Amino acid sequence: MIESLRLLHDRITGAAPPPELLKEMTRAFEDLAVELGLYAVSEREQITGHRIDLPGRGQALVPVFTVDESDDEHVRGSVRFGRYYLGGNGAAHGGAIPLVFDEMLGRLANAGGRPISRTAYLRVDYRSITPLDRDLRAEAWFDREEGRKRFLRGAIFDGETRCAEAEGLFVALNPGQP
Ligand SMILES: CCCCCCCCCCCCCCCC(=O)SCCNC(=O)CCNC(=O)[C@H](O)C(C)(C)COP(=O)(O)OP(=O)(O)OC[C@H]1O[C@@H](n2cnc3c(N)ncnc32)[C@H](O)[C@@H]1OP(=O)(O)O
Repeated sequence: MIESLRLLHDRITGAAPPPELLKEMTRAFEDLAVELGLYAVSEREQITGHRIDLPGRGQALVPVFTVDESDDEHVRGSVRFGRYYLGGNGAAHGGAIPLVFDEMLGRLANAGGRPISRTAYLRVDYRSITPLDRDLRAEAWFDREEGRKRFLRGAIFDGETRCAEAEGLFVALNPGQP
C-alpha cells in the first residue's frame, strides 16, 4: 500500500489531468480517507514507520534508503528521489535531503543495541545538485561517541559526484525522556 502511495505521490506531482478527472480523483481520495478513518489506531499500534523489514520502514515521508551492507558503525546503500521530491530544475528539494540523512544517521545511531537517541542537530552541506530518478549511493558512519553524545556523518553521491554531506549529533535519551 505504501509503495502504491509513493508511486501516487510521484504521479500526482508530475501530472496535469483535465478538471473533470481531477474532480473524480479528488472524490476517490476523499472516499479512501473516510474509509481509513474507520480504522484509526494509536501511534503504538500503527503499521507505517514500524515495519523495519520493509523499504523505508513502510512509511511514505522519507525517500527509501535501501541498505546494501551495514554493521554497527557503518551503513552503505542507495537512495532515489522521485518526482514528489522535486525542488526545481531536476534537482531534489533541499528539505528532502535532510530527511534521508536523519533516517540514515538516526538508524545507525540507534543500531547495535544502543539506547535510543534523538537528533540534537543535523547539519547538511549541499555540494552539488541531487538529481531525481537516479539511484544514488548513500553512506553513513560513526564519527565518535562522547558519553550520551553520538556524532555521525553521511554523504550522498551521484557516481563520483558528492551531492550532499551531513553531520549529526544524536543524544541518548535519559529514562523517561520522550
Ligand atoms: C527516538 C527515535 C526512535 C527510533 C526508533 C527506531 C526507529 C527506526 C529508526 C528511525 C530513524 C529516524 C531517527 C530520527 C530521530 C529524530 O529525528 S528524533 C526527532 C528530532 N529530534 C528531536 O525532536 C529532539 C528534541 N530535543 C530533545 O529531545 C533534547 O534536546 C535532546 C536532544 C534529547 C537533548 O536534551 P537533554 O537530554 O536534556 O540533553 P542535554 O543534557 O541538554 O545535553 C546533553 C549533551 O548534548 C549536548 N547537546 C544537546 N543538544 C545539542 C545541540 N543541539 N547542539 C550541540 N550540543 C548539544 C549538550 O551540550 C550536552 O553536552 P555535554 O555537556 O554532555 O558535553
